[in-house]
Parts: sequence; C-alpha cells; structure tokens
Amino acid sequence: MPDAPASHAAPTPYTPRDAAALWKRYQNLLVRVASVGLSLDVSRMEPADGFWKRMEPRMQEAFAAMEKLEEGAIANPDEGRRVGHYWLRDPGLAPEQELTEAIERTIHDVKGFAASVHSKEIAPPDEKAPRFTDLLSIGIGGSALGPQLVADALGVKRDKMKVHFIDNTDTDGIRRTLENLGSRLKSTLVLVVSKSGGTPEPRNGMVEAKAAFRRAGLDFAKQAVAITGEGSKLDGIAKSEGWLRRFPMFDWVGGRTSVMATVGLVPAALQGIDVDRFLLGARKMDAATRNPKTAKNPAAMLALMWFHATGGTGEKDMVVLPYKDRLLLLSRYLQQLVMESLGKELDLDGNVVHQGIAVYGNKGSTDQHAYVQQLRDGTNNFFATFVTVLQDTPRAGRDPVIDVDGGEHVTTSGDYLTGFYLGTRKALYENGRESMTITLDKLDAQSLGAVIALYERAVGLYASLVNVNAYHQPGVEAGKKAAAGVLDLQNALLDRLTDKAQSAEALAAAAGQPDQAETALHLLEHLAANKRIAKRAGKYLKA
Ligand SMILES: O=P(O)(O)OC[C@H]1O[C@H](O)[C@H](O)[C@@H](O)[C@@H]1O
Repeated sequence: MPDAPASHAAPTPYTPRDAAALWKRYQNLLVRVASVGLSLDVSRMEPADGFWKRMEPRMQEAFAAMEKLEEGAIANPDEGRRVGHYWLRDPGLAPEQELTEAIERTIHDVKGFAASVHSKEIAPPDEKAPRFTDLLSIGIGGSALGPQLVADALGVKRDKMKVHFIDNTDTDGIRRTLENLGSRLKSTLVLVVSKSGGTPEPRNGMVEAKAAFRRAGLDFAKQAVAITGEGSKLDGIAKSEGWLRRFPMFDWVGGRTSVMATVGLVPAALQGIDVDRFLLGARKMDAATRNPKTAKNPAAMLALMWFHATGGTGEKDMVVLPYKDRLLLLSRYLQQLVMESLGKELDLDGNVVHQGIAVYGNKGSTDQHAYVQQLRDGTNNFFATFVTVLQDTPRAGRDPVIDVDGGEHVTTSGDYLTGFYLGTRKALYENGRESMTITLDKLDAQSLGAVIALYERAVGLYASLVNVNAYHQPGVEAGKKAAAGVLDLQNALLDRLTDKAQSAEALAAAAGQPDQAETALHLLEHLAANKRIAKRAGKYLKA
C-alpha cells in the first residue's frame, strides 16, 4: 500500500461561528457612512483576541501622522514633497490661501472648458465636424487607471462624449484604438496626460496620434489638450505648438491619487460626469475617515484588517471582488494604489522590510467560474474584499423587471448576483477563508468618489502602521533606466549592422557590449520579426 499522501490542506485559522454569533458580530462591527450610502462589514474577518486593543496605540499614531500630512507636512520625505490629494476635494484645507485658490480656480476652469466643448463654443476646426464627439485620453499608470475606472463605472449611453484610451506603447494597441476612431478623428479631442510630462509611453502615444492626424489632413494642435506639470517637457511641447489648452497638474498630487486632480476631472467632465458629486463623495468620506474612533472609521478598520490578515507583512493577497460589471476596473485601480504605495524595500527608518500587499481580482459572479475554486479549497494565502451595490441599476423601480426563473415569485438577474455573493462569502467563511464586504446603496459619482477616498485613506493609514513611505515609487525607476539602456544598445546594434550577416554575439561585441549578447539577440529578433532588418541562417543584416 502506498503511503497516504501528505495533506496540503491549508489550516483553518479560526473556528467558524454559528449563525447567532455571526449575526451579533455583524451588528457590532458594521461601519456605516450614511452620508454617502456606504457600509463596511468586517464580521467575516477573525483577528485573534486582543488584536484591536493591541493595535489601538499604533492606529492613533497613524491618525496623528495623517493629520500632519493633511496640514501640509512633508509626508513624502524621500522626494521632499507634500501630499495634498485630500485638499483637492476640500480646497479650504490646503495649508496656504494660494493653494486653495489654485485648486478652486482649476476646478472652475475644468468645468468651464467642458461646458464650452459641450456647447460647441470650442469645436473642431474641420467644418464637417460641428462638435467634439469623442475623447482620446493618452496616459499611463496614475494618468490612466483612475480615468478608466471613472469612465467605465459611470458612463451611460447619453454621455456627452465617448471616451477612448491609449495606455501603453503597443503599436497594435495604439493602431486599434486609432482605427476605431476612424473618420471620427476629426471630431476627437485628444488629452495627453502625464504628470511628469516625460514618461515614454504617453509620449509615444502622442507621436502616433499626431501621425494619424497628419495622415487624415488634420491639425493636431487644434484638437489637443495637455494635462501635465507646469514647465514639464510635455507642457513645453503643448505651449510651443499652440495646443488648444493646457491644464496644470500639481506637484503635490501623486499620480496614483490624481483622479480628483485635472487628470481625472478633465476627462470626467468632458464625458458628462457630475464632477462636483464625485468630489463631494470623497469629501464626505474624508470627513468620516478622520474620525479618531477606530471602530467608527471605515478606513482605519480596513487598514487594521489588512494588517491582521497579512500579519503586517503582506503575507496574504488582497482579492478584490466587485459584484458589479461597472466596477470591473476597481481591482486594477486598487492594484496601483495599494501596490505602488505599500510595496517598498525600505521602511521610513531605512530598514530592509520588503513590504506590500498583492492585489488582484476582476468581478463576481464571473470569477466564481474561474479562480474562486482555489479561494475556497486551495492555498489559504488571501483575504477577499467583496464590493456589492444594493441598487441593481440607476433606474431601479423604473426599469422593466425580468423574471428569469418563472417561479411563484419574481427572481431577477440581480437577485442571482446577490445570491452568488452571499453564497460565496458563506462558503469561504466556513472553510476558514476571511472576507470583508463594502456595500454601496447605489453606484453613482458620489459613491465612487467615496470608495476611492476610502482606499486612499486606508492605504495612508496602513503605511503608517507598517512605517513605510506610501508616496514615492523608487522601484519603478529601476525598470525605466534599464529600458533606456536597452534602447541605446538597439541603436548601437543598428549602427554596426551591415550587408554582411553577423551573429547577435558578434554584433554585441562590435557595439562594445560583449556581455549583452542575449539582450542583443532579443532586440535583433524583434527587429527582424518586424522586417526592419533581415535575418539569414540565424544571423542579422540590413534589410
Ligand atoms: O503621469 P506620469 O508622470 O506620466 O506617470 C505615469 C505613471 O508612471 C510612473 O512610472 C509611476 O510609477 C506612476 O505612479 C505614474 O502614475
């Protein structure tokens, strides 16, 4: 008889409570922010006895650090920057009157610009295009993820403009987006969005868009808007070429928290989204998450539950599962917000800590038919955050009700979605898998602003709990520098290429980089696959 296989079952970290105990726990722990119609339920998280008490002094320190940040302290010490995204939705909080005025003026300008575009006062130069119909936003990272989330979560059929994105330097992806616009290019307003104004991907997107405009006989500058830091490279280009408009990006707003700055507000306002309500939702959530009573503060509760679930070291992943198609991009948005903020090698005292929390997820119930199997039965290396919306559609009560079952009572698709969420949560809990739930009464500009603000604050508080700088991203630079070196090598290889076929190794050596033979091979293969150079018997030559 072979030995019985070793059990790989993940340990159950807690004994599931019975229904009565859970009901009580739910009632005790629920945090409700009535002003924005949002609730946070952490009853299916099971921190050990004494956790709340033990963490309370640290949470109070985190509140104090956050208070200083909001007052204008240099909360990003490595970059010597202040961190002002909370001021964007409550300009009166900004530490100086000039900043308050700059924020207010910018919001006013954004709304004014959108109104002029909608009223056709600002219109395309082509006579055959009486108004701007489409919006092409070119940006990456924080200059794309927030706007994409907002556009998808809140877009409706009667949007004032149809929004498209170029968020990569993928030739085919760019072409596909531009081809989709087709003859509507003449009525497309282009936003080139880059806080630093020097990121290669949006620069490339801009160059490709310009080429498409030229091919169509259109004047790019008359249809282009720059959203960037004042004095940046992009700002200079927009200024010298006389673009339609330039909107400033404040230095004290980080890319991943820029959705309530011009980065997010310009496209949202142009699409026709109520940006005032969006900002209001965030402002109300900010008020709720300044509450120093931990148990009443949803951001503090979230941060504490992350700390509990991951041991304060990121040992478990955060699975974000919105049961709502419109919130599909929330997990991708949170991936940047959480991982770029918390994923750090060093803590604030310079110790090597390798912090972070991995975030992934798409949407329910769709994911139940994909990877939820592993969540329920497999390795117990995650905690789930369900996001649910009570109101099935913005027209609830007016939409026709479709009975999908034909039983005694009406059952709708939305009822199934709710059933699947509740069922999955239960199945996970009973198998020792923890989860939280954020419930929105309805999904609209206000509640979306509130959810974003909730996570921004939770990330800031958590960063304090684990003592990292949430507002820099030194690791990103390493990849950027390496990429620049690779492109330099490509140019050196192209310089050495002749009509005589040479191996990758020989070309790398000729380029003075004999130790880069493998990189040279990859570059040459890419060039050959795109017919920009020729390849013969495994060697490379001019095309
Ligand atoms: O807006 P940009 O300056 O072009 O930056 C776009 C993105 O790129 C960087 O690499 C950062 O890591 C992100 O935080 C940022 O959002």
